[in-house]
Amino acid sequence: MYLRHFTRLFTAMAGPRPVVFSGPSGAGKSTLLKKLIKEHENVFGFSVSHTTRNPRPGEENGRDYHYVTREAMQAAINNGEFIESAEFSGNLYGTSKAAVQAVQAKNLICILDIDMQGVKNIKKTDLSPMYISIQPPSMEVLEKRLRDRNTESEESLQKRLHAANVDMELSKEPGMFDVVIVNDNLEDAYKNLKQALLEEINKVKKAKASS
Ligand SMILES: Nc1ncnc2c1ncn2[C@@H]1O[C@H](COP(=O)(O)OP(=O)(O)OP(=O)(O)O)[C@@H](O)[C@H]1O
Ligand SMILES: Nc1nc2c(ncn2[C@@H]2O[C@H](COP(=O)(O)O)[C@@H](O)[C@H]2O)c(=O)[nH]1
Repeated sequence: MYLRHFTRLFTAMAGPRPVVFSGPSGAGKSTLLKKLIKEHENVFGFSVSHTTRNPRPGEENGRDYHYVTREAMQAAINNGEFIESAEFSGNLYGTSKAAVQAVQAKNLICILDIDMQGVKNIKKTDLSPMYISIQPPSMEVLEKRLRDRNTESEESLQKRLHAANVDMELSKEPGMFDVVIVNDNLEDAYKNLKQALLEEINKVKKAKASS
């Protein structure tokens, strides 16, 4: 009886089911997520990851990422503060337990934007999110988007394109993702994304309306 009570309590505290977004760098994850969160700010909350990469112009510490040194991040990982972490394009990235808890404490759908290694590692945890893959229409379009974004050195760009090839192959594995969205036309991709999340969005709105 105590165990059942505890399980219910924990489930209630955990809030709505989180959503994991993954897909090649440059596919358009951040673009789609920012639109989604802006339109539904009382429904979704972003899990702010840690990274050892430098902030890009316009990015803000604590909003886009927690920008940390490799030493500090490795120490926190060793201390068990992270749900998952990965080396990507020469930098460390990771989701802290605190980042997810901060969103869940507000009863919002927690959004994680993570690479494929992160997806595999989250699958080993009890987070049980919905998994959405955002894919580019082609490698050529992906490369153009990354180049036009003007955020990467040639070395970083090549690493990201290499990771994208691996990512696009792994995404085809049956069962890896619940939903795959090809981001060709932005408005169409956004419409498909909202459709995929409609049930979860309505659940949260209903719960908030009755509380
Ligand atoms: N449908 C689209 N059509 C044209 N350009 C797009 C589209 N979606 C996104 N972009 C542009 O492509 C670039 C990459 O998008 P974005 O930064 O959102 O990708 P990302 O998947 O979040 O990348 P990363 O994983 O590196 O953070 C941006 O400059 C963005 O404005
Ligand atoms: N495994 C994780 N991957 C993460 C996390 N936060 C971001 N990412 C992924 O890193 C790449 C590159 O991001 P960028 O901002 O430098 O372009 C991208 O694919 C993200 O999805 C994380 O906490 N864990």
